Amino acid sequence: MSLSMNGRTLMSMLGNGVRFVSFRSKHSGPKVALLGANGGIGQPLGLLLKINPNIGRLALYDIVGTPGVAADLSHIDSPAEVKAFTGPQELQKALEGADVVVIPAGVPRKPGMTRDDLFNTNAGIVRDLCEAVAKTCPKAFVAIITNPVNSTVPIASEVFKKHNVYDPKRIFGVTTLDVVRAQAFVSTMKGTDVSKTTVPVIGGHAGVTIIPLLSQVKPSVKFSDSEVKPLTERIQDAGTEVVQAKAGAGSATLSMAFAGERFVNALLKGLKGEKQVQCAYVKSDAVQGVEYFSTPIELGPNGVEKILGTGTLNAFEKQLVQSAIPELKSSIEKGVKFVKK
Ligand SMILES: NC(=O)c1ccc[n+]([C@@H]2O[C@H](COP(=O)([O-])OP(=O)(O)OC[C@H]3O[C@@H](n4cnc5c(N)ncnc54)[C@H](O)[C@@H]3O)[C@@H](O)[C@H]2O)c1
Ligand SMILES: O=C(O)C[C@H](O)C(=O)O
Repeated sequence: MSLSMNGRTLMSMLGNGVRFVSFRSKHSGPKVALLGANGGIGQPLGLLLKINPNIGRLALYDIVGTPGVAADLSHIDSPAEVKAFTGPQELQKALEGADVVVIPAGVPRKPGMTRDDLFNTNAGIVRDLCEAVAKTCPKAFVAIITNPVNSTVPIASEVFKKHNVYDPKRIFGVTTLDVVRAQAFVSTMKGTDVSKTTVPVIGGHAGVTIIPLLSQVKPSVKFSDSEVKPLTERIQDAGTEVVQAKAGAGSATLSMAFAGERFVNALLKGLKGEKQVQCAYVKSDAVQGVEYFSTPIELGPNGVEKILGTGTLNAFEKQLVQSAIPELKSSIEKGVKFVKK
């Protein structure tokens, strides 16, 4: 007699003995749950995750439209098994056994709005989704894309605290798009090989809280004083540049999907024990006066293995950090209050 246990282990009873036999399931590999999978980011991110060979199962969750997206993606001849889950009654199933949960659910900006203007709608969405994550897969890495990231990460953390399953090493605000943009802009400006150009971006993910460290670009390049300020401001305002160009049709989706997949892939490699370095907005003591801050971090099997810190800042960058602190502080407090209220 044999029984199937969670699809991966076969229990066979031979005479009086019980034997457990493991086998490699057709869809072996980590499970990623994508919450907001029908959206402007969700659809292209779902595509990139479907073709990522490090993923075994991909759960697509949204309040609407996931059967169509899943049917479409499931026709791609890559290994990941794709399943659709729609509406709160299917959220738990979407999350069961997830190793990584990626959250781009929520509304995007329109011209004239700040990311904080999204708080009233998106705070509740992130809170409710994280409640389900805390109950169903509390050990999963949670990568939050939904804006305002400076507040949604503290919101997620407070929800996990409430459920006594808080592990700050497993909750990430995705700021990879800032790094991707900084690398694109710097390499275009300086004619460097974009595939080898690295630019750390620290702080948070909104306006002045986005702090590119142009003094730490690798391979090293020199910027004149007249280049540093406008380039810094362009990186800080790059999201707004896209919002204005889209003229009411939303914010960055394709570049965000690219950046989101890069970050999720780093999480998955870390999970396997291949140490990775990425910038992300996490619980951090890198800078005095704020509880959450993005710096390069080392990722590994437990999530954040090491906070690598800001490195040596020049006077201009030190000033940028000081200017970011008040806004970061108030965004963090707003998120914490929202859950505690
Ligand atoms: N972190 C970043 O760098 C970054 C970059 C770009 C966009 N964003 C943010 O990502 C979010 C999504 O942007 P978008 O362009 O994909 O928006 P969108 O409106 O195109 O898609 C959002 C999706 O979320 C879904 N959704 C809404 N409520 C939900 C819920 N309770 N549960 C599950 N799904 C739900 C919607 O049905 C929709 O499919 C926005 O908040 C935007 O500001 C962040
Ligand atoms: O700018 C936005 O509102 C979306 C996102 O945060 C971005 O940086 O593109």
